[in-house]
Amino acid sequence: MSKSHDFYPGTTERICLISGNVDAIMVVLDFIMDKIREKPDMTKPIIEAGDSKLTQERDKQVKILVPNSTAGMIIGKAGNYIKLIKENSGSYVQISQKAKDVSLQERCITVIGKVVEDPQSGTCLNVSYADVSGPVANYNPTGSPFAQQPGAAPFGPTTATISQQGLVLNGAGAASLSLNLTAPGQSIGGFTAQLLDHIKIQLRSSGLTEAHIAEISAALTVLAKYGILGVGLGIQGAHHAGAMPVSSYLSVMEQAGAAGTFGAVGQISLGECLGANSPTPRSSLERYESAFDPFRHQVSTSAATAPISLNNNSFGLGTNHHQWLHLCANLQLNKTAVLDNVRLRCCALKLSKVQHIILTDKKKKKNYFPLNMSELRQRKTLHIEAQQQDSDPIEEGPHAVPIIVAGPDHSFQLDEDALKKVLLRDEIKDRYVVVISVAGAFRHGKSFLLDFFLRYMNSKYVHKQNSSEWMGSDQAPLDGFSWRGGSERDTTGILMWSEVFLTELATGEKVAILLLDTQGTWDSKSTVKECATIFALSTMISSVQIYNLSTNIQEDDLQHLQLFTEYGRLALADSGKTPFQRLQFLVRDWRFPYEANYGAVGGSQILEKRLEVNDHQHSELQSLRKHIRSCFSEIACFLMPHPGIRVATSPTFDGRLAEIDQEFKDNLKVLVPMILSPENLVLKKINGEKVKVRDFVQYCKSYMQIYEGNELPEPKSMLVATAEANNLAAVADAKDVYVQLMEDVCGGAKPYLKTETMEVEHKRVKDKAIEQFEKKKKMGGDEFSAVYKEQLEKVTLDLF
Ligand SMILES: Nc1nc2c(ncn2[C@@H]2O[C@H](COP(=O)(O)OP(=O)(O)OP(=O)(O)O)[C@@H](O)[C@H]2O)c(=O)[nH]1
Repeated sequence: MSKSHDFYPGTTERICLISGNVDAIMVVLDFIMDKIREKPDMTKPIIEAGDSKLTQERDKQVKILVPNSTAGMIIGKAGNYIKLIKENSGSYVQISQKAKDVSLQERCITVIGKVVEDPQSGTCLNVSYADVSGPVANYNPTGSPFAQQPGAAPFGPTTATISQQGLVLNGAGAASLSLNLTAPGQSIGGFTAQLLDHIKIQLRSSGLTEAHIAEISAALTVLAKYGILGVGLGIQGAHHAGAMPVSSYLSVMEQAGAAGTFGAVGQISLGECLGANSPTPRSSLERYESAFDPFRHQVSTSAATAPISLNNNSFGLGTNHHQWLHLCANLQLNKTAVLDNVRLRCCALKLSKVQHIILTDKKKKKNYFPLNMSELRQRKTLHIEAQQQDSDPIEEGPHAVPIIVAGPDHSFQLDEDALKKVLLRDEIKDRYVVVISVAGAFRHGKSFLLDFFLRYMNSKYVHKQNSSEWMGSDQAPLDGFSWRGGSERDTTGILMWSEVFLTELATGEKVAILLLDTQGTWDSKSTVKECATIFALSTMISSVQIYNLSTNIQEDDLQHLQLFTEYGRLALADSGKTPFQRLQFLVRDWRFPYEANYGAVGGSQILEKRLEVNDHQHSELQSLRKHIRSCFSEIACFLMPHPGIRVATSPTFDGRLAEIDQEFKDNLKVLVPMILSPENLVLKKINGEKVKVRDFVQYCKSYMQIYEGNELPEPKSMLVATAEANNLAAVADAKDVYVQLMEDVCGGAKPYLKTETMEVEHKRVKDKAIEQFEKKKKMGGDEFSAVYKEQLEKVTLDLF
């Protein structure tokens, strides 16, 4: 597959080379056509068919690159053959113009019909045309001859750049977006919304995934909503009311000789981005530094003026330079909410540099922006260097990774890449997994608690200390998962700590411990479905669900467990195994220690009362209680005291122990090891079987599929999803057996074996793998598993 920006000259289409026999190629082609149908290209050019102009329907076309000589055979003498094809099939066949002045060996045909086999077809193997820039044809089927017109702007329809007017999308004269630093608080207008649709199309055609497009759109919406990103028409003076042209706050210098789609287009001088041309010009960094960096040690005007080069190789959010633009804009306005949102979006896009900077600054609070411009510049240099070596974002220290990401339309998506990046590392993927998730109502100190979990984990599993001093020093601010005061919800989606903690249990089992923070439920911004989805996912994927409650366990807290108990009953009936492991109620700010003491003992007294079944209760309440008990292997409750007035109400509280009530700290010292010490770790089990890290990824995928729709899934679908992942895990195990045994037969150091011997061995080893698959207890019944057995047979055959 050609790279995401490497299009066939003159088009916005990427090249996919399919090799194999005809049947195999047709299968792949069908698959690709399905994908094209699923996500049609919205940038349909018009084609001329006879007299009428038709919009191209991409999903009804097959485009094939053929060697020039094959094109000749299709056209035939004086166009006879192509005419015949058209007449006989009634289809439209179009062949791109022959490239002039460039050595392009292929032409693109859009064909529905039979092509005579060309002996030279094997020469058409290009999947990259990045270096071709001459006149060829295809974008306009009727003959626009240029991939890139001489003298035209170097960016194609998929690019964005910064011009004097702002962020110009789709080339000069088209709609543009500009950073608007003057009018915070303006609401996003209909025009902006329409433009976002336009941008989405551009992003789509530039090869970004739908998930990323959703994230970028959401980020733009947020920025536009806060009036940071204005909308203009790409012509001088036509900006969003009140918006200043970008040149008034960012110094954009056109770079002479800039050319090529991937080339630099100009430079930004952050030193001058402070309003050199603005109506109220500031000297050097005054705006940033005085407003946001009161603790800076050094002001370096000269350092600040070093420019950053700009690429135009994608829409800005994909490049680090634009990340900086957004960051500057946000900080300029000191919009904490925007920062949080952008941070989240950046996390989702894995723009870790921005994420890191915002997180760092957010945590330290005093340093809202990088300390000074020389540090800023240093970081940028580092990043640019790293980018040149590797397109992956720089690895930061441990951080929260959004694995389930909230979309703009109240939906959630699994960031499978992010999940895999954290989990599918060799030292982790085959370990059994312990998943600790904290869920519950918003603004109740979930992330705050998790940050103490992190302190314990670091002390115990990273530094291997057995010290009771794991809580750290009195004056250290608390960091890790993002937490903050205020009434607005902080966390969205589900975040996983990027550092997976490893240990070995007394049984000798090697385990990996994952920590998850979840979006607070029942806030005013989330829909019921959103809240239920997060809570459900957290319950389904964790081995320890910490159900964080405020002041008491109330009836509605129990009601929220209803969905799982129903699923649990089905799972129980299917496998006879308890579906969930530990449910840990955690009551914060417990106010009645005279009734039940703080801690686990008091908690268990209260829990017994709340889960008590008696004849006076309505039968529904009775059955809920019974089912909660039967669905979890262990249910416990812990009563936490109030942490003190500073923790709960002070806007300047930064988590330091010195300001937390002693009683809270004492109980924390009991609670945290009670959940995280090696002897208390609870392995994730499904169908009574321990789940490995790699299988956990599969479970997340299967669950996410059923939670993607508009409706909450029925418990039955949850069961099917679990059974699916469970069977897939069995396939993966059996596949391992096959690979291992075949390695023993014909691995690297083994002598050459005859084909017949290999076939015999393959059959023997495949039978072993199937035996392994059948031996494993699986959910869903025999008929359900038969499909996966077939899948296994196919996998082994493919491997063979
Ligand atoms: N009253 C009280 N406040 C707490 C407690 N623990 C932390 N806080 C404060 O609660 C506020 C919210 O903390 P977070 O950890 O961000 O809460 P959260 O539940 O993760 O919030 P969302 O992500 O919005 O769901 C902060 O101001 C904390 O200082 C507690 O036990 N009791």
